[in-house]
Amino acid sequence: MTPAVTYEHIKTCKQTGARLGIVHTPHGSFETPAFMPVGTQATVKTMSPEELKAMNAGIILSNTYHLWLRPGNDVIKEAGGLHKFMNWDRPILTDSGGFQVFSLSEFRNIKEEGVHFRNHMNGDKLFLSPEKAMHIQNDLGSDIMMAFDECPPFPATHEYMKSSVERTSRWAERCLKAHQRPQDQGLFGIIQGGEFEDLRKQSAQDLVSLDFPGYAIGGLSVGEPKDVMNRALEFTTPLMPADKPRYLMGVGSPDSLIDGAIRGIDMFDCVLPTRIARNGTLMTSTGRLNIKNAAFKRDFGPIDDKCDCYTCKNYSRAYVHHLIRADETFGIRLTSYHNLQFLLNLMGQVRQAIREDRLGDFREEFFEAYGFNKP
Ligand SMILES: CNc1nc2cc3c(=O)[nH]c(N)nc3c(CC[C@H]3O[C@@H](OC)[C@H](OC)[C@@H]3OC)c2[nH]1
Ligand SMILES: [Zn+2]
Repeated sequence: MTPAVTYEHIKTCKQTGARLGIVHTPHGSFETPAFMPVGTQATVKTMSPEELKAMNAGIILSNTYHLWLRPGNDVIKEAGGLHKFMNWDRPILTDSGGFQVFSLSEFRNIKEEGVHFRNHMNGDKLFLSPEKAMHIQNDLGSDIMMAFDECPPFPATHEYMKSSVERTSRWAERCLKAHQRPQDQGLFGIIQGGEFEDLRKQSAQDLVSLDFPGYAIGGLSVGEPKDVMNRALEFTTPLMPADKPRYLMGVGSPDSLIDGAIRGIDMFDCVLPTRIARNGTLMTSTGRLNIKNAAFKRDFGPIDDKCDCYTCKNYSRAYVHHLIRADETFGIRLTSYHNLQFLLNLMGQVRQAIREDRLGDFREEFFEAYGFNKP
């Protein structure tokens, strides 16, 4: 039986380890390397599905933990699933909720059967397990589901990380057993192990032997230095099957996207673009700027003269400056639109650089212009 989610390798960049590919899912295909906008509560904040399509978003994310608590996976199932509920007919990936349990809630207690914790909104006692996380994602009907895992904090001792990796591998097997609809929904295993090469290897071997249709690298972008992340990628991606998608969870700054692609990553997600947009911080081809800055009060040029997005084509820095200062909702729509388009455009440039076998050169040009090379 053909798995619900498959990877088509197009080519590998001759100058770096980056690869160009296509991920095929029941709701369509998307090119990789891909940035995936995050829509935690069944919406990419302030953006409509039509606007997301206009900016060429191939796939979006939503979150098991949040949708389980509100409005409830039963409500979304009754609505006909998440695609119908949020009027998005392209691919959707849902996280398993493992991360949110560890990052959002107090009083969590990790046991073999699952995690006991409190609802971060009202303090109610809750329990999430591999079986429960699979049941919720089956109700949501996402095209790509994530296994229920523990994302340990950084730093963690080797001893703690080893026991966590072994439990996450046992949980991964339970997720596979609990999967109701493998022909309709792909399930990705999440490789853990932190900064420890031996544990990353153990986690990868455990999960690859379970033959998931795709794999994520978890446990990163949790406060570790960039060089720790890059080193972990260098010894983890070679352990992952070349014929399946590789997803680096929670990574989205422009430099990390480029450096992750160079190390063989195909899929990225991050709340950064919409989160920083809400306080007026914008990513541009010459680095970040905060539009609230007084310098922009009378600046009637576009946010970024190299950007072709709706915001840059129709509005000035002065206008967006005014809206954000006046706390006008349209202002964060314009800043969110631009930041999402910026990262989606960046991944388009990365894919083109791979086609031309020059992603290393592109990295230098982008880093120089954006100011990443500044000491
Ligand atoms: C920011 N750094 C970061 N490192 C992460 C590591 C892990 C991990 O090891 N395991 C799991 N299961 N999830 C992780 C996640 C959460 C991503 C989700 O969290 C939500 O964004 C915050 C979003 O939900 C729509 C996204 O969906 C995939 C991470 N995020
Ligand atoms: Zn723009």
